[in-house]
Amino acid sequence: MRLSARELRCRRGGRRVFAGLSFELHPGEVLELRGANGSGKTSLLRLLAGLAQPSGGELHWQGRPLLPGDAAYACDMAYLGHLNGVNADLSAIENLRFAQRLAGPADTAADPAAALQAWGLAALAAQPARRLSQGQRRRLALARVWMGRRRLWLLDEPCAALDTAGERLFDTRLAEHLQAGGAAVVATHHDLTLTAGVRRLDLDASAPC
Ligand SMILES: Nc1ncnc2c1ncn2[C@@H]1O[C@H](COP(=O)(O)OP(=O)(O)OP(=O)(O)O)[C@@H](O)[C@H]1O
Repeated sequence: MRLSARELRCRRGGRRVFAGLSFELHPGEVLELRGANGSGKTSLLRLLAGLAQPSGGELHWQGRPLLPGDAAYACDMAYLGHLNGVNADLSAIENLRFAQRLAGPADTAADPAAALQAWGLAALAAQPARRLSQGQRRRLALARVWMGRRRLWLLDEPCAALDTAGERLFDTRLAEHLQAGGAAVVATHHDLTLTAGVRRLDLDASAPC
């Protein structure tokens, strides 16, 4: 498994966000996206998730060009943006069961109870999501990603609203994902405490002058 970008360009609203952006990501590695507000971290993640198209350059997955609507890639990857995608009317565990059903056969082995446990939410399983705090909702969204066991995680500010214990939990779960041969691209202002497999990409360096 390998994700690579070569001379990637992005324009939004008629303005250049970044250009000449290249990287490679291998199993067991996380690409940590850094950069000021507006430098293009979310824009890059959206390109990688297939939610937008680059204005130039190439993206490859497993050595093949990444084309719009690539079904195999969609099954390999999980994207979490700024929004948690939590249904306020369902309980925490119902949210995960619903996500499991939506994912279909690929996620039949997923375990919602284990996912809540892994993210410190076991005691809140029956709690309607509307009664969860922002940090608890973020943990629930991360539990959904974790439960899907996709090989590539694309995460936009995953630690937003998390407390210090939540940040540590995130680092632990991410390290386990990498040790299991997964990979991740993570936009974050939180300093990851992982000791191995971290690559950094500074979007400020690719931004227009
Ligand atoms: N919907 C949009 N339409 C047009 N331009 C946009 C849109 N969203 C963002 N932009 C522009 O794209 C550029 C990059 O924004 P992006 O959200 O990717 O930055 P970011 O690094 O993720 O920022 P932050 O750290 O604030 O989340 C910004 O200059 C912004 O003005």
